Amino acid sequence: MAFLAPSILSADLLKLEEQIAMVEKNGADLIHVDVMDGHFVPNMTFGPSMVKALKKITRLPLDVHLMVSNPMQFVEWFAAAGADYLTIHQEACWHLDRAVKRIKALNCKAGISLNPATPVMTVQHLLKEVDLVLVMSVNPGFGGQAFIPYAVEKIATLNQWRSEYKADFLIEVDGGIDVRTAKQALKAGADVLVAGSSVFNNGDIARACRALKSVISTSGEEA
Ligand SMILES: O=C(CO)[C@@H](O)[C@H](O)COP(=O)(O)O
Ligand SMILES: [Co+2]
Repeated sequence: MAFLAPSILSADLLKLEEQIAMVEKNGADLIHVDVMDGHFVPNMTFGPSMVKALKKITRLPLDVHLMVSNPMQFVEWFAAAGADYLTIHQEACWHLDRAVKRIKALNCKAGISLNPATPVMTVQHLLKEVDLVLVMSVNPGFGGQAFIPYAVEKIATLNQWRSEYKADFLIEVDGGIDVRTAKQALKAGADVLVAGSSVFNNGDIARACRALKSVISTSGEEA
């Protein structure tokens, strides 16, 4: 059964504790934290202090998505702050193999994220090493963008390679996920759905979470 990871990028930061409690109560499995540095992506968001604060208000694992130019400069800080999953971008890291080993040595689950135009073969040799591969289905930097359809093909390829290589990483999809696109991603083999605006910006957070969880459970029955 797949997991739901609401992204707090689209939450109301003045009501963060309340909104996290709401998603937690309505089926969220992870909390997705988008870290942006204004260099790798044209936006700025949260740092380790946010992760540390979140750790105090939720029992859910924190899924930290590092959209920063020099991720290895920061992994220690995010691990110490309480990140459970630490995902770095393939495009931002020259020594991916070393980076994955370092993140695991910090007792975090290691993830690699791929921008929409980055081919999945760039992480092929690390599939037995990583805990998660994040397929970006929008260009990173902002919430509320439209799902890029060719991400589905990338998910399907990763799903196929996972069986062929007997690997056991999670496939996460991030960007433009709503009830319609969630179905496509799940059918292709996604295990973690990140959803920001469709959860926090549609007026009823509880209902939005339950709708996505229902798509997840239905797709589990069909599989
Ligand atoms: O990493 C990112 C954006 O770069 C995401 O995690 C967004 O938060 C997804 O937002 P929606 O597309 O679901 O609104
Ligand atoms: Co993200």
